Amino acid sequence: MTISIWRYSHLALAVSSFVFVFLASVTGIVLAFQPISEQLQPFKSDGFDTASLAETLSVFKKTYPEVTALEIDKNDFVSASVITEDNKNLNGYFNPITAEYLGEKVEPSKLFQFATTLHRSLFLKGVGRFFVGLCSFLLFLIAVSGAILIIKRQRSFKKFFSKIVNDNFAQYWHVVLGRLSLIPIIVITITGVYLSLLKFNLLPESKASHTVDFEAISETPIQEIEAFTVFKNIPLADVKSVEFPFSSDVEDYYTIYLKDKEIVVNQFTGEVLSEIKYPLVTLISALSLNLHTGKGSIIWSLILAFACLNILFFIYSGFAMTLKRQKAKLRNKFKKHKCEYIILVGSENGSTIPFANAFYKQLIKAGKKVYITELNKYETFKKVKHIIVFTATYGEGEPPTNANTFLEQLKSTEQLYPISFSVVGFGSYAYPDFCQFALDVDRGFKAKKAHQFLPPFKINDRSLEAFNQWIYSFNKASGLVLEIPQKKLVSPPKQTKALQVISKTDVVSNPDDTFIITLKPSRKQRFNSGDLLAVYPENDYRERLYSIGKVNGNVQLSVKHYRNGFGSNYINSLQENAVFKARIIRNSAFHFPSKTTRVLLVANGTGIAPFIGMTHENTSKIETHLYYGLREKQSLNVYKKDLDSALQKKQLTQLHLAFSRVENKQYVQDLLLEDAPFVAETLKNNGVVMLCGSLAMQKGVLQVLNVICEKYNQKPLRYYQSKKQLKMDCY
Ligand SMILES: Cc1cc2nc3c(=O)[nH]c(=O)nc-3n(C[C@H](O)[C@H](O)[C@H](O)COP(=O)(O)O)c2cc1C
Repeated sequence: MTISIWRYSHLALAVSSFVFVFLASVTGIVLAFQPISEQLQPFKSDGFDTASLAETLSVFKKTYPEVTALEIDKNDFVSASVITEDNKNLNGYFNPITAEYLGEKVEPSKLFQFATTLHRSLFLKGVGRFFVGLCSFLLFLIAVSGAILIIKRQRSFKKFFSKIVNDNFAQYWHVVLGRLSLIPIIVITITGVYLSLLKFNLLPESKASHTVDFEAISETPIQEIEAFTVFKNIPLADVKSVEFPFSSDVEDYYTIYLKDKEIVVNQFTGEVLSEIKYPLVTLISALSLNLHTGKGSIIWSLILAFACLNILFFIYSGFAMTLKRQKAKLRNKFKKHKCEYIILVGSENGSTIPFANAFYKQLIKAGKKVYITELNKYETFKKVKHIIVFTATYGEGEPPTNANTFLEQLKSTEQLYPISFSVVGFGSYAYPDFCQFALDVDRGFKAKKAHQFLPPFKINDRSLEAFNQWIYSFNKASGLVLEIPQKKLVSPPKQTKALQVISKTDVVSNPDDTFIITLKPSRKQRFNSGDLLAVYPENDYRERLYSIGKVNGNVQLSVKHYRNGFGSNYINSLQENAVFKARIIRNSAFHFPSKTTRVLLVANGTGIAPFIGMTHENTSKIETHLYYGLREKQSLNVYKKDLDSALQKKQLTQLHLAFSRVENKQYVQDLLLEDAPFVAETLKNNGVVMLCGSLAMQKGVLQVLNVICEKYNQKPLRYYQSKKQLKMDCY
C-alpha cells in the first residue's frame, strides 16, 4: 500500500472528527488537572499504606457508637458516615488510623463539572455520548494510521524512534511529538471506546449476588473485630468500600468491596459467608476508568494532559502541512499534447514545487509552450522535445510518492520525437543517499538513449544559490535568458539577531583574497562550530550562508573576497565595531562529535573556518587530524596563529598541508591517498571524517575515500555515511 493511502486516511479521519477531537482534547486537558488538584488535598493519612482493614474498623467501632458506611477513593482518602457519642451525624474524610474527623468532602469545582459533562456527552446526553465514543474510535484510527506513516517514513519498524531531520517546523514536531504521545493516545482512545460501550450496555456485565446459608449461620465463637483473621489479612489499600450490618441480628453481615472481589463476613465470628470474584469485564472497566481519567496518579494525569495538548498541536500542524501541500499545486496554461517543454516534478512535501513553478513561468514568459505535471503522470506527450525534471529524494534514496512508478513508466513509454532531458535533484546532505532518486531518473533517461541536455544537478536544502547556478547553466546551454524572481522562493529574513564586528584581517595581504572576521553576538546565543550564519546584504530575501567556527564564544568566519561577490563584498565592507543583523542556523549534522575514536577534518580554502572553531571546542582532546588544501605557503598565514595554538594545546593532533600552486602541487585527496591505511582504519574503528570546502574538493575527496574504503575495508563509503561517520558541508 502506498504512503498516500495512509496519508489520505489519516487526513480524512482527522477532518471528519476534528470538532469532537478538539473539544475532547481541550476538556481533557482541564480534566487531567482534576486528579492532580484532588491529590494535593491533605486527606491522605500517614500509615494508610500499612494499615489493615481490621485496625481501621476496630478504631472506628471504638470511637463512634455507629458507623454506617466507609469508602476509600482513588486518592486513598477514607470517607465515612458515623454517629458520634453526642448523637451527631458526621460525614466526610477520616483518619483511618485514629478515626479522627478530618473535614468535609470537597465537591469538584464548577469548571471540572462543566468540563466533565462536555467531555462525556457534549451536553447532548445519549447522542453526545455516542459521538464522543465514535470520535474516540476515530482518534484511535488516526493514531494507528499516523504510526504507520511514521514507520513508512522511517522505512522500518526498527527505526521508529531513529533521529529525524528537522527541515520543516510543523512536520518535524508532528512526528516527534506523535512518537512520544502515541502510547498515551492509544490508551486514552481504547479506554474511551471501552467506557462508551460500557455505558451503552454493549459489554457483558454480571451483577454479583451473594448466597448466604442462613441455616448454618452462628453467633459463636464470638470475636472482637480486630481479631477477625479475614480483616487482618486485608490491607486497607485493597478496600473500595465497606457496608456495615443494619442491626445486631446474626443474619446481618459486613459486605466488603475489594478491588478484585466482594466478601460477606459474619459480624460476630468473622467467618467468611460468601465470596464473589469479579469477572474480567469488571476489572477491565475499573482499569479503563483509572487509565482514562488519571485518577489516583499525578504522573499519569500529567502524561494525559501532555497527550491532549499534543492532540491540539497535531490538529494545527496537520492542517498546516496539508495547506502547504495544497498551496504547492501545479497549474497549466497549455494542453499537454501541445507543448514542446514538459516539466516533471517529484515532491512529497511540496517544497520542490515553487522552484518548478518559477521555472515554468519563466519558460512561458520566454514564449515557450510548457506543460508541468507530476513524474507519475509521465506518458507520450505528442509534441515534447525537452523534458526537465525537478525531484526530491526520500527514504533511503527512493522516489517521493508522486514519482514512485515513474522509472517503470519511463521504460515502457516512447516519445514521438527525440528528446533532450535535464534533471535537477532536491535533497539534503543530512541523508546518505544525497539526491539519489534524481540520479536514477537521469540514468533512466540515458538508458532510453535520450540526449542529456545538462548533467544531473544536486541541490542541498533548497539552496537558492545552487538553483541559480543551475539556471545559469541552463541559460548558457539553451541560449534563453531566464531570470527567476527569488522573492517567492525565499522568505524574507526572520529571527535575525545583531552581531558586532570585533576584528577583521586584511584581504590585501592574503594571496587567496581571503579574510577572517570575528563577530560577537549582541545577546547570548547557543551555537556551535559547524552551524551556519545567514547574512542578508540588502536586508531583503537574498541570503548568503557561511559555515561558522566558535572561537572564545565569538562567531568566526573565513570569507573569500570576490570582486562582484554579493555576500563577500558586504562582509568585507563591515568595519570594526559595526553592528549588523544576521541569523544563526543550527546545523547539528555538522557538529564536532563529542565521543569518537578519531576525527579527520578535511578542508580547502575558507572551509577551514568551522574546523578552527572545532579544534577550540575539542577540550577533551579527541585525536584530530586536519588535512588542509591551500594555494601556497603564505595562504596559511591568516590561520597560523590559531592552528599553532591548537597544536600546542593538543586539541589538534596533526596538521597535513597540501599546496596547489607550487611545484609538485598537491590536493587534499592526494594527502588522504598517501595516508590510505590510516584513513581506512579510522573509519573501521568508528572514527569520523568531516568535509568542508568547495564542491570540487568534495567530489575528489569522496572518490578517493570510496577507493580507500573498498580497498582496505571491503566496504563502500556509503556504509560509513549511513552510520553518520561522514559529515559534509560543502558549497
Ligand atoms: C523522511 C525523509 C527522507 C529523506 N531522504 C532523503 C534522501 O535519502 N536523500 C536526499 O538527498 N534527501 C532526502 N530527504 C530530503 C528531501 O529530499 C528534501 O528535504 C527535499 O527538499 C524535499 O522536497 P519536497 O518538500 O518537495 O518533498 C529526505 C527528507 C525526509 C523528510
